[in-house]
Amino acid sequence: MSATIIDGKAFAADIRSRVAEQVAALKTDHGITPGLAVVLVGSDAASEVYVRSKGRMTVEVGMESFEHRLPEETSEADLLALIAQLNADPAVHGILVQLPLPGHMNSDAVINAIDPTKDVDGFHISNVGLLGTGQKAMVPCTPLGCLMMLREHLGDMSGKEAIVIGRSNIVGKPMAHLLLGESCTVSIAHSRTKDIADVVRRADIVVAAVGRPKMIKGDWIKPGATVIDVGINRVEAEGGKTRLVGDVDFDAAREVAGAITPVPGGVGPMTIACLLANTLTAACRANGLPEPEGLTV
Ligand SMILES: NC(=O)C1=CN([C@@H]2O[C@H](COP(=O)(O)OP(=O)(O)OC[C@H]3O[C@@H](n4cnc5c(N)ncnc54)[C@H](OP(=O)(O)O)[C@@H]3O)[C@@H](O)[C@H]2O)C=CC1
Ligand SMILES: Nc1nc(=O)c2c([nH]1)NC[C@@H]1CN(c3ccc(C(=O)N[C@@H](CCC(=O)O)C(=O)O)cc3)C=[N+]21
Ligand SMILES: [Mg+2]
Repeated sequence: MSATIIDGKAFAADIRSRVAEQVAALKTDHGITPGLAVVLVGSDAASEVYVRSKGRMTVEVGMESFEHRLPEETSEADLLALIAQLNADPAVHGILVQLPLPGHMNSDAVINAIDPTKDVDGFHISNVGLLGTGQKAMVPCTPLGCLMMLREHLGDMSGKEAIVIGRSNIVGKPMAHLLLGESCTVSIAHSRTKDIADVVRRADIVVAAVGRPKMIKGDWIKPGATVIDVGINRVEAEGGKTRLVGDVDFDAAREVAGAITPVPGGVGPMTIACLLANTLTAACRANGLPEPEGLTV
């Protein structure tokens, strides 16, 4: 039996159209246009692609997009000065500083300089603390998108065994918190995990966020499990071209899983849709308005 393919691209388009509707209502009813500032330091080719598509989709849903491209050699002090300016700008409701930052910067210091109410990535320590204690937070976009797909596909997840592979601050750890919030029994695997195949074989829910092409093999997947593939890996393809593959061996896993997200067209588009949803939420909160429904956890 072949798995259901979870169509992140279509789901994301649906979220963006709901965001667009509510943005239009904010404008007509309150004269507010949500604004998202994206800061890119240096010129990483992959980051350029994401920043361009974020900017395009921000405008498509009726929000204002502010892009700040700074040279690689920008000092941390200059970046902090830009963040202070964006924090103080009432037209900016969301701030995203594209990671990774150049090596000479202290990423923690930079992220923690963002006004937590404008931290649409949910990376500021106060948002991490709120999420970790089950309080209302700005939830990181990639884990939020994964959770939305899981809820849509599975409904109630309580008591299910979930494995998150990867423990980064931007994906693995917040994903594990969200799954705990759904009352899953959560394990987190990482590079020091012994016998990872064995741990994965017990799981009803597998979230792979490793950054290693096709590392998760088909015969590691429990029959019927739901597999969310966060990995974005660019690999060589025929004719000197490149293509994107996930962390899961998709062709093998789809023969065993109950449902699986593809790469591309799975988690990636959901991440951007959730970024726009978070920006709308931030704009509502900043103006003391009720939060949009169905777009937060
Ligand atoms: N679709 C989307 O929207 C997004 C996709 N991504 C993609 O998701 C992937 C993960 O991103 P990110 O979390 O930032 O990555 P990081 O590199 O920050 O973290 C990778 C994690 O995987 C673990 N790991 C590495 N090798 C192994 C291994 N052989 N076995 C088990 N665990 C291993 C690491 O363990 P340890 O901690 O021990 O080093 C680490 O915890 C990447 O492909 C990235 O491009 C990221 C963000 C958004
Ligand atoms: N502060 C910060 N926040 C982030 O959320 C953040 C970041 N830094 N740094 C980099 C990672 C990566 N990331 C992706 C977003 C969308 C796609 C995406 O839309 N992917 C498409 C394909 C895009 C393509 O073709 O290259 C897909 O999977 O279908 C991928 C990856 C966000 N990240
Ligand atoms: Mg990382």
